Amino acid sequence: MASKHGPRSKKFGSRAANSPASSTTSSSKQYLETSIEGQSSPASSSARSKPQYLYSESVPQDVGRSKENVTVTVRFRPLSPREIRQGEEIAWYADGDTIVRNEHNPSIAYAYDRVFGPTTTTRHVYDVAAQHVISGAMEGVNGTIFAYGVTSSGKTHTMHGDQRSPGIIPLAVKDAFSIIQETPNREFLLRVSYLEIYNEVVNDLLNPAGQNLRIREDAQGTFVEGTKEEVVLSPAHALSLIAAGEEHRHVGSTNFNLLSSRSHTIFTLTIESSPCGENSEGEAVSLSQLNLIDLAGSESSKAETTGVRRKEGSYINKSLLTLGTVISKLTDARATHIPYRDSKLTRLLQSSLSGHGRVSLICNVTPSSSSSEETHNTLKFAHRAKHIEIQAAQNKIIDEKSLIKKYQNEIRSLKEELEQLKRGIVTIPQLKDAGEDDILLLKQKLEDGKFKLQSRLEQEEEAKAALLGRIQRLTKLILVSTKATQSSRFPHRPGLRRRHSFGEEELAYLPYKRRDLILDDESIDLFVPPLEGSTETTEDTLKGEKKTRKHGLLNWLKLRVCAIWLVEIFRPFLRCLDFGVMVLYELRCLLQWLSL
Ligand SMILES: Nc1ncnc2c1ncn2[C@@H]1O[C@H](COP(=O)(O)OP(=O)(O)OP(=O)(O)O)[C@@H](O)[C@H]1O
Repeated sequence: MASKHGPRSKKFGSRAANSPASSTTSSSKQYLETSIEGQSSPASSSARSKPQYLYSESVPQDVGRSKENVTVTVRFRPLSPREIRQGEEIAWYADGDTIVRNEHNPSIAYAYDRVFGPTTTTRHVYDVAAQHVISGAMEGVNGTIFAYGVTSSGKTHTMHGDQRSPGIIPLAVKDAFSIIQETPNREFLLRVSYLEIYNEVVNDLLNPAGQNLRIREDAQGTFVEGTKEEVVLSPAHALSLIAAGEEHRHVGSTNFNLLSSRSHTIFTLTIESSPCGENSEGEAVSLSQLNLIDLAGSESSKAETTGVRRKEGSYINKSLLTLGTVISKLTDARATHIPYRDSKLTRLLQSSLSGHGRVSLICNVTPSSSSSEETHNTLKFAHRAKHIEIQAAQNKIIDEKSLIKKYQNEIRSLKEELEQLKRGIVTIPQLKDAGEDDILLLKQKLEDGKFKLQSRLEQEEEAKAALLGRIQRLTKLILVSTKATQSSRFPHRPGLRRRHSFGEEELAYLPYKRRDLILDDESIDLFVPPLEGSTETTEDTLKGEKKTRKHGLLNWLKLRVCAIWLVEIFRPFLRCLDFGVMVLYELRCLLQWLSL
């Protein structure tokens, strides 16, 4: 529990904004890094040394073009039981809502769009760092969210989460369906795919046969050939596919994480939408892709891995290094070549990073002193990423890539063909100035033609019935709101919270408690924030958890054993008691007899 952490616990939450730098959150302020020992404030450090500007909150914007920067946030996880047991100190902490500061050298500070302290819930992270990307994707703007950080820093906790704290992926899926429900004037078609990049090989997590897939390129960008895509009908349906895909993901035990992700995963939600109603024919269809990426964690030399783990680690580090290089080059105006092709990861992220769509980078860090250097590297990476400029534009497509359009076109062309057939059968040409033989010949030809057309019509009718059956089945895949049509196209949607509430069926597809740090000890309590979305306190939650544990068979057996031990211990006393009662009874009988 938090109180167990003693004096350290005050640093677990975001610090109150009372330090010199924290009061300088105006948009024109710049933060700087100096590593001079003994300096107490950025102001003094800048006076004595040449400042190296790290991040300006007022990055000059190109006013004419609607350029947005990548949203960069930093999320701290709490110290793990192992870190607490080893007596590790806090090396980095959240100073207010936007600054990360070094405990030992307060002049080292970085500013981001938002910094989340260790007690921040994933739902809050979602609302700040992800919701705008999901709502953009539902309106036709491509979106990419990725969790970056060293091994065991909390990436999978952030992206996938568990039943206690659903991650960004389940929250996004849930939100997408809620947005459909709240947009009655459009119809949607959602498809999902789930890929992993393991040792520089792309595998399909929704199709175990889809191994070592090729990355191809077309006018729209890079894509993976032969990926299985599933049309999804509900949040539970999508979550069940993710859960099935997770079964195939490469995970393994490392020194730092019992269940460490050994691959990068890319969950893609493809969203098509078109206006509903009679006048919608010919209207453009919006097509967008939402990529939710859980990166494998980089490993330091401290990892001491061998064999398979070392090989995996070197692939992971190499691809993350390439990602870092690509990001550096993207932010360097002089760079002429961006090495996207140096890794599968950067190749797949090429269109997201090169300026199309919204991007949110969530950098996960641990506050612990033993990972101080790795955390610093993550912070520098995050800082560089902030300078990438992107241009988020709505995608209007492109018939052949749209399933909705394909179905609509199929119906239209079928109807036209049928009309033509009908006209061919009933129309008899007017013959003027023709001889009797000619008329007989033409009549014969017409009869033949009519017969042929008749049989063709029958075939067409059969084909049409089959096609209509297919269209009816496909129509069911098109998602529409059950609400009455609203006037505005994408109205403001109140009640954000409501979207996050998960039903029993949906929760069943999330892991109960995803993973535990290696060597976690039950006797040492990790600070656990209360169940997200509930009003319970931590103590209530822990009590509830203890109560749940009591229901286990093991606990029942333990109770039985205790009861038996107690009976055995007290048996001699019970015998004495029994003897005493007997003596008393005999005495009472004797007294009664004497009184008679
Ligand atoms: N914000 C948090 N609050 C509470 N516990 C957390 C938080 N973030 C991470 N953890 C816990 O820390 C451990 C490691 O987290 P996680 O597995 O998500 O790390 P990771 O970065 O995905 O690691 P890897 O790269 O090795 O897969 C888990 O036990 C997880 O439950």
